[in-house]
Amino acid sequence: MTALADQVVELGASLFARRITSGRTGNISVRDGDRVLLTPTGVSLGALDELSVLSADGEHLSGPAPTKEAFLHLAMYRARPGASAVVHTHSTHSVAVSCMAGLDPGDVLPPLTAYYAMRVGALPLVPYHAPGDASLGALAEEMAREHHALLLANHGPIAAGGDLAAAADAVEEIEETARIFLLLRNTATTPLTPGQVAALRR
Ligand SMILES: O=C(O)[C@@H](O)C(=O)COP(=O)(O)O
Ligand SMILES: [Zn+2]
Repeated sequence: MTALADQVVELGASLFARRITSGRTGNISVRDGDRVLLTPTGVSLGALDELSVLSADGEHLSGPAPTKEAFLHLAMYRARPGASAVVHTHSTHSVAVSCMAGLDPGDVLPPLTAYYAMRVGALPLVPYHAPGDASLGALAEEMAREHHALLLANHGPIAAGGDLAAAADAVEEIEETARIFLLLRNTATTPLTPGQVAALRR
């Protein structure tokens, strides 16, 4: 395996060991020149050995069958030419939030901390589609043009980043903030103000 593939295997093992995704949920991809390496479908992120290789337009070049969300990863790359990696997980608190009624679909979590505002920013909710439903591709691509991280309704987060660590950081930060948000549900909170958020982006 290449060094890049080794990094995917290492990241999968780390996410799985820390229960950021469990069972056979979640998927990871990384750009490798004009190809994309993806985790195979139906394989635990904690037990990766071989990766699937697709062309940028989705042709299966080698390896096992790719994740059923390959179309979603490719949509994120089309929308964000600067992105080199995409991570999707079923992190518990993020999934819980993705199932809640009454969310602001344009931004489901308040900016409770500076780190969240810097790593994630606005997190829009993508309307429910069954896993692997390729009809979500066009909408996800449109939403990803404005946002590097999305929350799939009744499903989980997906984030693109400049490298594997950045994409994973975004998903992990969504999970931590979702957890804090749920811990504080019956408590009055003071999220950062729009001015405080804007100052972090300068
Ligand atoms: O929720 C699903 O089924 C997929 O989004 C997923 O997380 C795991 O599917 P594969 O990547 O096809 O194993
Ligand atoms: Zn999933």
